[in-house]
Amino acid sequence: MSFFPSQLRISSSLLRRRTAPMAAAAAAKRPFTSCEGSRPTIVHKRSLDILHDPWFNKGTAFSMTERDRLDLRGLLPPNVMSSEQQIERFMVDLKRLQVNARDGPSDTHALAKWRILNRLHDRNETMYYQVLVDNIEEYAPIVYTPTVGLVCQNYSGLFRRPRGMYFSAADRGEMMSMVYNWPADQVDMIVVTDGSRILGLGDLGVQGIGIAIGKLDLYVAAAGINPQRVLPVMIDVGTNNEKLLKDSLYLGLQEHRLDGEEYLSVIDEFMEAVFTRWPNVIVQFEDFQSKWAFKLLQRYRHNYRMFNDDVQGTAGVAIAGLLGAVRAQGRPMIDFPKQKIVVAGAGSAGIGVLNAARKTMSRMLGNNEAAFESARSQFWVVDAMGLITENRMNVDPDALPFARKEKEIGRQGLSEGSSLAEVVKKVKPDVLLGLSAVGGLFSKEVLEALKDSTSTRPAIFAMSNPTKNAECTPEEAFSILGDHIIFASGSPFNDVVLGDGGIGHSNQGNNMYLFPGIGLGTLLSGARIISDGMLQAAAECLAAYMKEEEIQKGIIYPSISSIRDITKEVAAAVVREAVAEDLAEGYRDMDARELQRLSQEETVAYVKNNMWNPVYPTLVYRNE
Ligand SMILES: NC(=O)c1ccc[n+]([C@@H]2O[C@H](COP(=O)([O-])OP(=O)(O)OC[C@H]3O[C@@H](n4cnc5c(N)ncnc54)[C@H](O)[C@@H]3O)[C@@H](O)[C@H]2O)c1
Ligand SMILES: O=C(O)C[C@H](O)C(=O)O
Ligand SMILES: [Mg+2]
Repeated sequence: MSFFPSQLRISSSLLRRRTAPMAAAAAAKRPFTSCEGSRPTIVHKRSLDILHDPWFNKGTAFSMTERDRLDLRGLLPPNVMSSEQQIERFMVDLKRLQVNARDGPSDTHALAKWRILNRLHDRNETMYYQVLVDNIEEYAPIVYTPTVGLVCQNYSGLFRRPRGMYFSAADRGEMMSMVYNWPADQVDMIVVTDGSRILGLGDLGVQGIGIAIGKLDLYVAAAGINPQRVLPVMIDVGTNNEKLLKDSLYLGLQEHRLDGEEYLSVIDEFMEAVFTRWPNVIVQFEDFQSKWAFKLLQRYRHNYRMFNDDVQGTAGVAIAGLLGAVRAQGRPMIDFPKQKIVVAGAGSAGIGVLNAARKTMSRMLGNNEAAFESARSQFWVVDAMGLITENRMNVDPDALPFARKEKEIGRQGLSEGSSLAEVVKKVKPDVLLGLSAVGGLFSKEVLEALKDSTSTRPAIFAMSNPTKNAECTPEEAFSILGDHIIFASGSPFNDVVLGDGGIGHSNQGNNMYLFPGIGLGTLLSGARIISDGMLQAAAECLAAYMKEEEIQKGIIYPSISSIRDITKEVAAAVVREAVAEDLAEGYRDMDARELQRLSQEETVAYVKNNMWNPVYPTLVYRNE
């Protein structure tokens, strides 16, 4: 058996050439460096094949000329590192990981588990996704929220095999060509981030690619998107994270973030490049800071198949949970417009939820201007500067529709900038919902104030991620407010054992319940855009999924272990809405007319039959 496995066999002449510089360097007693000046090594690979070949891969040490010669542009973070810097970074991260690996928010071995799973992912994708699908409840918190946040913070020492593409400000004018460096001729799903607001961890720059990878893991595990047809993307337009700007080992552009038209021109070029190469791709925008999240959504959603998960996915999950909370009070969902809702956080997620909740109430009240106006008065919005009212100077235009009128709140003893605790005390809300990224915001004072809620079963949605950013824990909520509440959080918490031995259910109110089904349903319907109706259909499907006895126990979201089933149902609901709105153009051999003829059951079967499963295909070699 040759020392070189057959696919790696290096010809004897090539081997001589590869070792010649080493021999010469040894003779000259200087360290061997494979630099540009020495005789090149001829390789018969390029692009990902060479990155995934441990014999030839140099990772971030590939020079820009090599990256252009070997079709590597965009497959690596933009900074070129020397081999010495690579070793230094590895050792720094190795030491850091030995400390941080014990930093797991609720699992001290979280990072170690992530690394073992990541190695499997790099070695054998089918096995990796079989492990994920079979153990999704146990490992979603590792490959996704909350551990993926820790991964992004420790990114540079963790990812061994580059996964995804990097489009940076330095690539302007090149994107239309470099997009062909990605080896897949078909890409169904792209998750793209610019790293500007990763979970509640803020600006993590190029390290934010970890969130795109984690989201796509769920697209494969929950929605059955073929792993060979997903693409994580990082748009590196710099970072405002001063620590990263000063870190000599940082892999991204060490410049402050682009802004204004320059920033938009980079995103525009990226969108044009990917949709030119893959006209049927769906692009999910993830963890863009709020100042751009809404603008980019409005800029692209009418011309491209795209959506913003933080704005629209979260809104759908929150609506489903809010409707569940109404049912848990023993009331019909049609009572939703009577709920008094206090929201802490008016960013991309908070405003997304508010807009969706107001529209849902308005539809229930008659779906006219008067109904829409009436629904507005059910919300009180608190941000970092307190209660938002019409007296706020320079109010964020996206929050303006929810600015309370002075005369309305004067009677309640509230005013511009009133604190969250004051608002809760005076409003006595049915629902307290947090999307603030501020851990512990629902303090003892705030939760005590909620005891005077006029609801028979107040609901607390501590939706911020990761775990340490949750506005409160279920233990705090149940211990202060008693057993008869509804609790949901963005990251997973264990259920709480109550005083009487009963169980206080800790629901996970996370957009993971919807984004996989939204993507899958859009793909299988062939809809050219993702409409509000399709998103509403997804939310209503999730809300209807819960059985009455579960709701009365305080369970308002499905078990994560049934995520594949709920995704199938959500996708079918999205397909049927796309057909109803005449947006569906069909998928592969299922054309729009046939889609229209499918019954509800047949649509679910159609979706199920198009979900990829992690089973080994039979391989046949062809030398083409
Ligand atoms: N559960 C989910 O599925 C889900 C989905 C999306 C976002 N999130 C989480 O929501 C959080 C916010 O995301 P975003 O994109 O809206 O962030 P953002 O930074 O754009 O918005 C944060 C908002 O919270 C407000 N805020 C800050 N401090 C506050 C305080 N002390 N009191 C009240 N409000 C305060 C800010 O003024 C801002 O309006 C993050 O932690 C994110 O991980 C969760
Ligand atoms: O990533 C998540 O877990 C949910 C959401 O997209 C977030 O930004 O927090
Ligand atoms: Mg997000």
